[in-house]
Amino acid sequence: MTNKFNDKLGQGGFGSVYKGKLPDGRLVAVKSLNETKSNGEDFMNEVASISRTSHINIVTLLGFFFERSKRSLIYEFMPKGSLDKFIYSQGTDNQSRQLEWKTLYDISLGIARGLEYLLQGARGTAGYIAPEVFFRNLGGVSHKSDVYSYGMMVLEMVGGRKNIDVEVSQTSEIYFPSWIYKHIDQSMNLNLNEEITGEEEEITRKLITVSLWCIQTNSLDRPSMTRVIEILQGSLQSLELPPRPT
Ligand SMILES: Nc1ncnc2c1ncn2[C@@H]1O[C@H](COP(=O)(O)OP(=O)(O)OP(=O)(O)O)[C@@H](O)[C@H]1O
Repeated sequence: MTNKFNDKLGQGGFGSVYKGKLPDGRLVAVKSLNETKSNGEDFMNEVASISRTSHINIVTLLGFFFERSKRSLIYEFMPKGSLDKFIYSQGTDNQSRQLEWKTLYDISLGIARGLEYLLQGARGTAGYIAPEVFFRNLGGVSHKSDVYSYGMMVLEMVGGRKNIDVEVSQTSEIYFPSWIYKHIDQSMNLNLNEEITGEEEEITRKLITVSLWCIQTNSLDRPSMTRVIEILQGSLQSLELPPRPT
């Protein structure tokens, strides 16, 4: 099914991902998980909970494989691969962004919806999760840190560069949020060396505002994903630029 694991798509924190084909011809991504000593119970619980999710913005789990220490998750195949291929400008000679502002906005909104769905679902089944797991994963910690990660990702999409980018000339520009603050004016316009339309300007302002709120140091200042979606879809009037990160 995976062509003897010859077609590697990538490597994640939990294992390697290979391209495969189901007997009916459908392409899949098989995530072969690193071996662990844990019994299969955690794995099966994880599979059961992921398989209950169904959302347009979340990759669908099609199946799993489990035999002693060998565990794999089988997902629908995403032919375009992962987002990072598209949001970073490669090298110094290619500074133009690969995606239109409207596309970046649609992606940001889609990810926000998927994340909101996951966080709500997690809350909904909290009664079935052991308290220690619940508090470790959701009780303040992961929830608002997911919002933070989301904000960082959107900022990177806006700037077309990684937070820690060794190519930048000055070290003061290494912390990306500072870079953003340097490149926006009073009315939240992003001063990039590119011509943008009025509609695109509105999009950049929303993306910047949302992401800067999401990365507030105090997690209580960060919005919920539901609020993020409201801001992205709402009018600009109510937007307020958050305090500068320290
Ligand atoms: N469903 C998929 N379709 C196509 N390619 C995929 C799919 N899932 C993963 N990949 C590829 O495999 C790589 C690793 O994916 P994986 O989900 O393991 O890691 P990650 O999301 O980068 O990190 P983490 O381990 O923290 O989840 C991705 O960057 C992507 O290139």
